[in-house]
Amino acid sequence: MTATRIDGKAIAGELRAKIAVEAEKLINETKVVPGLAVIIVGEDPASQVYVASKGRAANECNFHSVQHTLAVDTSEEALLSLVDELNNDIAIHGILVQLPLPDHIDESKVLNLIRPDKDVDGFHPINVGLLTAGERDKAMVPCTPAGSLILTKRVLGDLSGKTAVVVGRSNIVGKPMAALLLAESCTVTIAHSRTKDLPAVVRGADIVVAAVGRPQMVKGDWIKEGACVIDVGINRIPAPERGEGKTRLVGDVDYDSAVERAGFITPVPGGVGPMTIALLMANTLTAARRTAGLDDLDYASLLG
Ligand SMILES: Nc1nc(=O)c2c([nH]1)NC[C@@H]1CN(c3ccc(C(=O)N[C@@H](CCC(=O)O)C(=O)O)cc3)C=[N+]21
Repeated sequence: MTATRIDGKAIAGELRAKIAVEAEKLINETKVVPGLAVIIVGEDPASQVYVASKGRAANECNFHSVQHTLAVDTSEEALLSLVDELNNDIAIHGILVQLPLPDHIDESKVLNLIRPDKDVDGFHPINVGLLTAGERDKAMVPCTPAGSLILTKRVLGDLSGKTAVVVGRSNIVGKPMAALLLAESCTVTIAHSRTKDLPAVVRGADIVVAAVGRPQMVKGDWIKEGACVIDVGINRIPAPERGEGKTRLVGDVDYDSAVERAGFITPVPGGVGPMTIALLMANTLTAARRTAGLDDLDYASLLG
């Protein structure tokens, strides 16, 4: 079988267009303009690329968008005081502190200071708690898992009773992804570096989410015929075939072999990555709507 490719880039584009319309309506009806603040510490080129695309998406969605670029030697105290200022800024509904932070800054101290209702990454312990306690509707849900779930439901529909294996146990992807799949009534396994016979575990899955950060680690012969494969990995590897010193992006899944077994598969690039950015816009709109006392939108059904 050859898998159907899930076009995350196109679906993310549709979603941003719907969000732009909804933002316009919100602005006209309530005068609330969704505001997103992105903080980046240091000048890592890869981070700069992501932050720039977040800013572009925010503009396209009719949001108010600000970026704070701080020097790499910025003190923890200065970063905390900027977060505090943004917490109290009524024009800002969403705050994102780009990770990773430099070693001299305590990441959890910074993330825990962000007001939970402005925490569009969904990393604050209050939001983690709401999601795992089954109160997803009150939480801010992390963008990459939320985007991955939309892609999965779009191709499979109802997920109830399906077996899902999440490879990777990070706080930003693996754990919240597992919580979302559980809330959809999947039978969920979280696999990780100590899992015994990982290929056998993955072979049992109707849904495979690969989020380990190891290029092309999940092989085609691990995939059950017809499974839905969601590749969260973004790895830059050398590509000498493109010329001296060139690189290319690959996922955590060995696409060429997996595409021969899966029913559906996300490519890298053009799969989960663009959905992450679209869901950041969705979370910012949600945060703004909540301040106006409005109900949350269902972004999956907004896509139709
Ligand atoms: N607080 C925080 N929140 C984040 O959400 C966050 C973060 N820190 N730190 C860095 C990672 C990485 N990340 C990506 C988002 C989109 C693409 C994306 O759109 N990728 C394109 C390709 C981009 C390229 O060519 O490099 C794609 O997959 O098609 C990639 C990576 C968000 N992150």
